Amino acid sequence: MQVFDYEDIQLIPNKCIVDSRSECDTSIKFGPKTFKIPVVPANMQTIIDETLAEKLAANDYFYVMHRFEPEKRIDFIKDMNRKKLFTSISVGIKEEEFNFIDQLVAENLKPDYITIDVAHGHSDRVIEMIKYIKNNLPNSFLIAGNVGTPEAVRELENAGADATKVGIGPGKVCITKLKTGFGTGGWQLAAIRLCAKAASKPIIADGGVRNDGDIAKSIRFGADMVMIGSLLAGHNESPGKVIEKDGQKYKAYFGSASQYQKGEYKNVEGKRMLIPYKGEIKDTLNEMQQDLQSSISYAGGKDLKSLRKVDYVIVKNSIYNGDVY
Ligand SMILES: NC(=O)C1=CN([C@@H]2O[C@H](COP(=O)(O)OP(=O)(O)OC[C@H]3O[C@@H](n4cnc5c(N)ncnc54)[C@H](OP(=O)(O)O)[C@@H]3O)[C@@H](O)[C@H]2O)C=CC1
Ligand SMILES: Nc1nc2c(ncn2[C@@H]2O[C@H](COP(=O)(O)O)[C@@H](O)[C@H]2O)c(=O)[nH]1
Repeated sequence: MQVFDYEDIQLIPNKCIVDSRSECDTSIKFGPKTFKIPVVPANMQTIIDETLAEKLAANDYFYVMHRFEPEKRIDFIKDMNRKKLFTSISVGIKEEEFNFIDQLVAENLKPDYITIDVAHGHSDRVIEMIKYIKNNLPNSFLIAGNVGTPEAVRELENAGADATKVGIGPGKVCITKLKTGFGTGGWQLAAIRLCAKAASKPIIADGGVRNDGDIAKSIRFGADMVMIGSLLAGHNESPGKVIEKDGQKYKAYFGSASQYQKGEYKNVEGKRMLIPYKGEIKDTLNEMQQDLQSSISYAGGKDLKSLRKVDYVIVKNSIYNGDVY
């Protein structure tokens, strides 16, 4: 099997067919709605909260609300409904989460998107949850994950998932690969390619994006949407306080399976780090859009589809040569 990751690949330019990068269309239809860019902030407690979710939804960005304050989900959905904004929530797979689905049905609440968010998504319990949600809320667009193999993608799709989320252990605050020896860390882009080839429904590439160009690479290898944590952490709108250290401003970013999230040191597969404060998230999202427009122009097209066909070379670990900005 040929394995590679984001930093090992360079896409090869085609002749440009636009007069300005602004002609390039970065929009993506994903489920029932169309979004400005194929990017979704990670459903983690240091990345998204209700206020940011509202802002993103109102500005045509996709979001997935995290599941770590379960008691707030019903009010969140009602609030977004009142504001006529789309709803996108996460669930786990413990017994109380099945009861939560019952509660949604009882209150006639129908989220537009539901994401099943567990570390090891290729399991009978996840399949049971997919079937439960599809039986009870058939019109919610259901994302299931995380997985890292073609077999898992097929099995979750066959159970009824409308999209699958690919990425076991490539995240910036992830220590799964170190603690367990398993995952797609170090070859996430190749795993996306394998999974996308097996998929008959959309794929979300989740974790490991370190530069805006990695978004174009994800799409080249079959992703429809890209979930991003660290690059979208550290903003004004990111949950949590600004931390001052040695005259520099930071915000905390921690894993959903970290001790900070869990409140205890048990089955820990995540860590915490400080991210330099980056200002307003809209500026970062605008830059991502501009960079993606530029990617499309290098692909010789006018929309995201054109990225899918470009040639590439594998330049194993050589391209950065220490380049960071
Ligand atoms: N994308 C990634 O690489 C990873 C992401 N995460 C994130 O961390 C958060 C917590 O994840 P998770 O621990 O799944 O959520 P939960 O703590 O809600 O666990 C879900 C259920 O699955 C069980 N479970 C979890 N992992 C395994 C496993 N490897 N084998 C068998 N059963 C298991 C748990 O039981 P028990 O706890 O008793 O085992 C629990 O009953 C999620 O947000 C997830 O996305 C975590 C690790 C990797
Ligand atoms: N192994 C772990 N993975 C985690 C944890 N918390 C979140 N995640 C995953 O990381 C991505 C974000 O990755 P990034 O490279 O963009 O920062 C996120 O969407 C989850 O899939 C964790 O504690 N352990």
